[in-house]
Amino acid sequence: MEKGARPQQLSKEKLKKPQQLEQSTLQVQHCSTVRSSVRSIMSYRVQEEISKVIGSRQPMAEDRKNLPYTDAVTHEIQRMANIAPLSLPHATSQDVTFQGYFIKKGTDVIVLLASVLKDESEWETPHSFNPAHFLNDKGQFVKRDAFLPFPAGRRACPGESLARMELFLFFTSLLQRFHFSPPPGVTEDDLDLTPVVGTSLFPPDHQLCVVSRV
Ligand code: HEM
Repeated sequence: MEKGARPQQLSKEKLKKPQQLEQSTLQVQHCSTVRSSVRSIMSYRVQEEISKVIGSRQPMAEDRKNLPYTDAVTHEIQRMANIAPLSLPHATSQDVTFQGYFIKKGTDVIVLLASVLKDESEWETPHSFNPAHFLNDKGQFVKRDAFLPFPAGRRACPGESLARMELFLFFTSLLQRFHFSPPPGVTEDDLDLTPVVGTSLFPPDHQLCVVSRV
């Protein structure tokens, strides 16, 4: 594109091609039947809670305390699918002995965050998705010490509050307006969501059905 040129804008006609509408209507009919797995039931519960507490207005940061199940699900998503598997590199400022290992002053140390997020001595079902990790028996949200996707201490992530609020607002806004399910003929177990490993973890390309609820 030439310097200063504006990106081409999609006209309303292009967005509403009859052919595209027909295809999406067809998808809706197929998609709306795929709603029986455990994860679908969890997303129903989130949607039920959002409908009860927020209704159709825009979700706000203050809503989080009134949506314990939704809050627990967003935490569990971050526990199971944390995007930052490692901390940034740090160096020991003095000689340290940690769990029987001697680490000399000035040694580079990188913390494996995934180890604490799936620690078998900390979580009831460390390797499976379970929002109950963050709920007490009254259904209230509970914090967990081993939930450390943003590490701790002096060099912890300073963006934590912003990131957590954004995750909450995006997640509630999306589930308020849409149903998500695998494409027709594919079950959730068929979807390969094994993370692609880079400096961050992200899901491989895959197809989803997204159906409007409104
Ligand atoms: C889901 C979102 C995020 C996750 C999982 C995350 C995670 C992390 C992790 C694991 C570290 C390394 C901490 C360490 O080495 O001890 C870090 C550092 C950092 N993060 Fe985030 N982060 C997120 C979002 C953000 C946002 C939104 C901002 C800024 C607006 C931000 C700014 C930073 C900065 C500046 C550091 C370096 C801190 C330092 O070295 O003192 N992060 N983050």
